[in-house]
Amino acid sequence: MSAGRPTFGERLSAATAEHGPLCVGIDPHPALLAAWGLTDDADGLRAFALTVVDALGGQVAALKPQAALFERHGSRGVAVLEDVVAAARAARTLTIVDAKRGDIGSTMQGYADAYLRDGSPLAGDALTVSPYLGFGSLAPAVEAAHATGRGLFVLCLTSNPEGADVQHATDTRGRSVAAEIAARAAELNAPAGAEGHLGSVGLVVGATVGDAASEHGVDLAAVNGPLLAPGVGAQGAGGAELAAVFGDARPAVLASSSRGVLAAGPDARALLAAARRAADDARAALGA
Ligand SMILES: O=C(O)c1cc(=O)[nH]c(=O)n1[C@@H]1O[C@H](COP(=O)(O)O)[C@@H](O)[C@H]1O
Repeated sequence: MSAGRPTFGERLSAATAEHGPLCVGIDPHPALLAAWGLTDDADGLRAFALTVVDALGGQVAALKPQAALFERHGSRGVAVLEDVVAAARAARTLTIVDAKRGDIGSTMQGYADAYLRDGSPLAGDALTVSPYLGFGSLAPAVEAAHATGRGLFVLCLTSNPEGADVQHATDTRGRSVAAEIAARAAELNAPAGAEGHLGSVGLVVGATVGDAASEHGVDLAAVNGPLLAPGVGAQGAGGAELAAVFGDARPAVLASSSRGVLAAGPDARALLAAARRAADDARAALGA
C-alpha cells in the first residue's frame, strides 16, 4: 500500500480479475474519425473519445488514450485528453496515458508533475515512459508513481520492428539493453513482490516480438510488475502470440488493442461486444 491507498499494481490486479486482462486503446486516428462520420478536429475528437469511455467505462480493465492523437489537435485536443481522464475516473476505470515520456532528470520532473501528480488534469492511473535517456533518468517518475499510488509502463521490447536495433543491442558484458531495463524494473518491484503482490513499475513488451525475450535474456517472469502487451489486433498478434511471447510471465500480462476494437464503433453495443471478445481471447491465452 502507498500513502494509505492501494498501489497501481494492486488496483490493476483487481481490475483484470474482474474484467479480463485487456486494455483498450483510445487512438483517434484521422481514418477512424472519418469512418465514424466525425470531423478531424477537436469536436470530432471529443465525440470519438467520450463515446469510447461511455461504451467501455466500467467494462474493461483499463483504457489507454494515445496522447499524440490528442496533441495533434493542439490545446483543444489536450483539453479533450483531460476530459477523457476525468470521464474514465468517474466510470471507475483505470487509465494508462500513453505519452511515452522520457527526458533528463531535471525536466523529467516536469513530466512527472503533469502525468503522475494528484490534482493534475492529465494524471491518469499510469503513464508509458521511455528509458532511452538511461533508466535512472526516470527517477522523478518512479518517485511520483510510488508517492501517489500510480504506475509506469517502461518501454522494453516494443512492438515495432525498428525497436530491435536499440533494445537487442548488448553491453560489454553481453547483456541486452532490454534485459537491463527489465532487471532495473524488477529491482524497483522487489518490495511489492516480498509482500506478495505485483509492483507498479511495469514494462511494455509487444505481443508481436516472438521469442525476443528469451533470445535476449529478458527475464519477464522476474519483473513482478504488469506487462503491457500492445500489438494485439491491428498489428497482427492474437492469443497464440501472447502465449508464445510471455510463457511463465502470462499472469502479469495486460493485452492491449486499439484499432482492433475501435473499428467496431461508433455503435456502443458493437464496441462493447468487440472489447468483450478481445478480453475473452486474452483471458483464454493468458490463463487469467
Ligand atoms: O506503449 C504503447 O502503448 C505501445 C508500445 C509499443 O511497443 N507498441 C504500440 O503499438 N504501442 C501503442 O499501442 C497502440 C497500438 O494500437 P493498435 O495497433 O491500433 O492496436 C498505439 O497507441 C501504440 O502507440
